[in-house]
Amino acid sequence: MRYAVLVTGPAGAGKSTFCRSFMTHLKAARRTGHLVNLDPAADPESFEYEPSIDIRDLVSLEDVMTELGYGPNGGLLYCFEYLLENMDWLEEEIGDYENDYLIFDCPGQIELYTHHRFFPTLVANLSRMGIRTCALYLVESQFMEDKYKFFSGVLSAMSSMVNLELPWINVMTKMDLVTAKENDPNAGRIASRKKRNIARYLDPDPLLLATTPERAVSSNPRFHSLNQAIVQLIEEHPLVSFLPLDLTSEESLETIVSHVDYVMQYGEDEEPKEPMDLDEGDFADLE
Ligand SMILES: Nc1nc2c(ncn2[C@@H]2O[C@H](COP(=O)(O)OP(=O)(O)OP(=O)(O)O)[C@@H](O)[C@H]2O)c(=O)[nH]1
Ligand SMILES: [Mg+2]
Repeated sequence: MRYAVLVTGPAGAGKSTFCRSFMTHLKAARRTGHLVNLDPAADPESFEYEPSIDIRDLVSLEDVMTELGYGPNGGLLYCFEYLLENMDWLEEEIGDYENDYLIFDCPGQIELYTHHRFFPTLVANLSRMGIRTCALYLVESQFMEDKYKFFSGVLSAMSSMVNLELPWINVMTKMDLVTAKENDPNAGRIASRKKRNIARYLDPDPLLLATTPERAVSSNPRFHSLNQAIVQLIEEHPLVSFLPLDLTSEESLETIVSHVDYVMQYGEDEEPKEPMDLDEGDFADLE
């Protein structure tokens, strides 16, 4: 069985950093992972792990911009149109890795996830090749500092989920930045308020939006009705919740990896393992 993890999300969410940590984690656990760079604009200097597959071997943004005169965003879309026409290149590159995780480091243009046909086509191809696929959608903790920004993150996660129809995990990255501020002199008070609030963000509480009339009052009343509609949408379709990721904690990364393993049913086709790590003493409490 082969597995693909698409690491997606808006620009700067920490996708490449997460892919690196994921690779390191797999290595430490003696599992094999292969990095697939799908970002035609990636800076090769920044790779800690050499990608096994690199879209820049097929087409690079730099060449498209200099040779065809595209700007950065149009150029990126051109790269993906080009990859779409050359999907057999990707299939050949994917070749026949066995029992491995392919970790796809994706670019940060969210239109690619919300309405472009590139990702649905890629997903269909992976599925035809018998590769189990799931997507992670990363949003950075800075989004929690502004409710409006946060809900736009929730809505972009939602529309990507609907566009891709894959097993899906949303991750709130850079949680170390949230906890760092607790060194503040008012730390105790802030920490407990934060803790209460963090839960309302990780499992989005639509009332966060409903209970902040200040912008709604000062602006167009239609804005208020729009908020009401969004609140209702999230209440009726609670599709999005986030797992927190703090890369300074190994445990936090492990939790994410175990969720990925679970949604992919990793190793399910292998021989059942003997529960040899349990000795009889472990059951003593049960008797
Ligand atoms: N404090 C903190 N910073 C992080 C973390 N993850 C990433 N960063 C920083 O955030 C910035 C962006 O990280 P990247 O991993 O390049 O983000 P990306 O999503 O790959 O960005 P694009 O590919 O440009 O969309 C870098 O400066 C990272 O060092 C984290 O867990 N904590
Ligand atoms: Mg990146």
